[in-house]
Amino acid sequence: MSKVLVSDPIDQAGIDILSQVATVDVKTGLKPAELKEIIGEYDALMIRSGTRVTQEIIEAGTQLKIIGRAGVGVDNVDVPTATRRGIVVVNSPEGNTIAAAEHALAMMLALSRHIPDANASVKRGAWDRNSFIGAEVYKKTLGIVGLGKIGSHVAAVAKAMGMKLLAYDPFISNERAEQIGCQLVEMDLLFQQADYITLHIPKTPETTHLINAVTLAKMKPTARIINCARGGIIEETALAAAVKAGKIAGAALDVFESEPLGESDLRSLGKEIILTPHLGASTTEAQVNVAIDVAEQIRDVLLGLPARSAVNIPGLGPDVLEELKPYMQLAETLGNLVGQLAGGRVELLNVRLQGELATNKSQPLVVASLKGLLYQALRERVNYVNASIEAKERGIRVIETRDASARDYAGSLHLEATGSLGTHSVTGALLGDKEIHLTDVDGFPINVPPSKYMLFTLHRDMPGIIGKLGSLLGSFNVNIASMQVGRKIVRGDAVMALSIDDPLPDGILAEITKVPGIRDAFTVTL
Ligand SMILES: NC(=O)c1ccc[n+]([C@@H]2O[C@H](COP(=O)([O-])OP(=O)(O)OC[C@H]3O[C@@H](n4cnc5c(N)ncnc54)[C@H](O)[C@@H]3O)[C@@H](O)[C@H]2O)c1
Ligand SMILES: O=C(O)CC[C@@H](O)C(=O)O
Repeated sequence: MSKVLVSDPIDQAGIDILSQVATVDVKTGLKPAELKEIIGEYDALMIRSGTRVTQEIIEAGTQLKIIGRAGVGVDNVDVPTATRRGIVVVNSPEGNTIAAAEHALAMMLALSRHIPDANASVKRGAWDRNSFIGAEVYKKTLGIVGLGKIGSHVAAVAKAMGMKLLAYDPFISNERAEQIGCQLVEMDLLFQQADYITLHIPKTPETTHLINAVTLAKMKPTARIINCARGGIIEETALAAAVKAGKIAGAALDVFESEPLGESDLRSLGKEIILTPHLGASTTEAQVNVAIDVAEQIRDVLLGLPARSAVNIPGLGPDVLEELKPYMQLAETLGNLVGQLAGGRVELLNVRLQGELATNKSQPLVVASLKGLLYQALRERVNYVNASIEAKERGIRVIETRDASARDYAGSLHLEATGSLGTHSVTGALLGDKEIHLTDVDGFPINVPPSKYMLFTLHRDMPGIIGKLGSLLGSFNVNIASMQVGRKIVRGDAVMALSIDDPLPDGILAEITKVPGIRDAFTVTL
């Protein structure tokens, strides 16, 4: 019989499901060394946010087939290592949505009415009504950063409370926002106008320290911030300083840069700050939902069936997967690239499978293209299983065409993304030893392997332009690894693709577009 280790507190409903197919050991509060010592005996590991499943733990788990995260965020699991070792990682993307949304709303009201401090004062024996004059949320403006599952539910409830709703989410269409009753605005405007700001975004390199001294300075002195998303989106020392100096009115935090929260300036502040110990998902209902959702998936995988919310392994047979693997990588890379060129809110993705890719077996390449397209929005939470659903929920239409007549390459993939900022296209193929090459950008033929950091320009093909761009990049200490120009006619329009060694420092794109002849410039990270 299989063996499952449950290393965080999980609802009994989940344990009952696991017990149908496995021997279940519940051992919570293990130290990393203790977990490492015993993990080798187990076929499955079920966790919440309390267990860190590091590379060391995964490598010691020589029998592991699946890691189940009873919750949404898999940031406490080393997913790439698990994937490399063929271990399925599953989560419960929706089981605690309502719980987290209600916690954010509860925090907003508690902050407005000073409930925690008023409660503590009465319990101390006081009857002080003057110190706890609150503010109403009715007719106030709520700025929602991240209009996904949790943000949308917060919006629905806040609307019913009579709040005006602004939202910032570069990956959601205006139509979707309107359906939810929100006005999509740029982030700065949201910061300037909101009375309450609530964060419902993943922690990514773009969102880390999104709330910092600079963004805090844009807010009203009466603004209050709620973070029930992820620690680290707010720079805590800057927040504590802003609240202390009266630059904003307060904040309610459920998540922290380091958990459990250690020494922190936040602890010394008064009723303007409310702190809870990562309780967003801690309702009986959510814990039953996530425990059942994840336990069922562990049971299925141990029985040899596919998992419905795998974050790393698509539900395809291993032989098909092996054959398609390099093309899936091509599709993901192109999807990620065209998404960044299109600049956020994509409404239509045209996928053209050409040459030997124009077969029915290639359907997963469309999914892989969407996974790449949504990567900037969802990071590791978009996977082969949920990419199509996530795209549909964001109002992205997909048109798929197959063209068996081989063009310049035996098989190539062409993606064209249309969004609020215009249309961009990329084509790619596998060359030589199945190496990915970009063969076309915006209709201009090129032939370059993609690199981690790239810069593309749309410019007029004229003497001196390459030199000017090279000098400009040099003056910002940007090292060019390779460069290629694609043009259709001499001295007409052209595209330049540059691989650079490091990310482009802030502010350079604007300088690049000032170079005479350069019409547009885009930087991407792949
Ligand atoms: N406190 C808790 O216990 C708890 C419980 C559940 C979820 N969470 C966290 O809440 C957050 C939201 O979860 P969800 O289920 O709603 O996720 P979701 O994927 O449904 O929504 C996230 C939204 O953020 C948007 N987004 C991505 N990058 C952005 C950016 N740079 N700027 C603005 N928007 C951006 C995406 O387009 C998406 O619409 C996650 O961080 C999740 O881990 C916390
Ligand atoms: O397990 C928890 O309680 C936290 C869950 C939450 O942060 C999540 O990402 O689902």
